[in-house]
Amino acid sequence: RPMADEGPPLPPTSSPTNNPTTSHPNGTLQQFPQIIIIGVRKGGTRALIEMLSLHSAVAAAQNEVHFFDWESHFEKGLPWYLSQMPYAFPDQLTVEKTPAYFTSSKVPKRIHQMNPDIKLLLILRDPTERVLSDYTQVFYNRLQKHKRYQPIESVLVKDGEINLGYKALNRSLYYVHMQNWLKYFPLKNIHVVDWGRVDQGPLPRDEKGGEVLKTGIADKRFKFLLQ
Ligand SMILES: Nc1ncnc2c1ncn2[C@@H]1O[C@H](COP(=O)(O)OS(=O)(=O)O)[C@@H](OP(=O)(O)O)[C@H]1O
Repeated sequence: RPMADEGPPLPPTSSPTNNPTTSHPNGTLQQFPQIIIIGVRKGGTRALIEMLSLHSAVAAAQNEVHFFDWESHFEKGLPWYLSQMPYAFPDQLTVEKTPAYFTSSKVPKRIHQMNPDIKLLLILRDPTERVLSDYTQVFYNRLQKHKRYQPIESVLVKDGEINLGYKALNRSLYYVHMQNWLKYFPLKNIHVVDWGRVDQGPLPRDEKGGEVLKTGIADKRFKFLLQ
């Protein structure tokens, strides 16, 4: 595994292991995620986590937690992160998704400090389509709030060059962001999902007609989660 350099310590916390601390009378407890969907924004991450949560072995966090990328959350420490996790049975896998993690340069090191063996799911989409989807979301948000917006042509190009400073475009530079992750995690811990395949229609079915993801994580795209 590539060695991570020493960095500032994590904020005050309990032991950064997978030891659950909060239990519920029905036998469920909150545990740190064994799987994080790290991106990409507009890559179909909501569909992916919803699909995974259909499986009885998976407990998914409802909201994007933004623990590793937002300082105001990170400063609260791992106990706060744990408190954001869903109640799960001990044999369930906990998963959270925060697509902004993929493009935030400080995140890989922080996740590695918490758990160097964690499994990361990254759903990628055609980078050009992703930029358009990203722009469209921001466009409609601004429109609803009666804020000014810029036409896409004016943000994509600056001084006759592709504008790499435009955030939505920068997020599609997968190669650049991937370099940060590979400093801390081996490729075998980063499972890349192809957006085109998630979007290919109904989920595969087993011989009894049940959705494969409901009857077992038999779909080879997700087998790695159980290894
Ligand atoms: N089942 C399925 N498979 C693949 N893609 C799907 C699926 N369902 C939704 N979508 C499309 O995913 C886009 C939203 O992506 P995210 O959920 O990652 O968005 S976000 O970053 O959390 O805002 C968004 O893309 P655009 O419509 O192009 O904006 C959704 O339409």
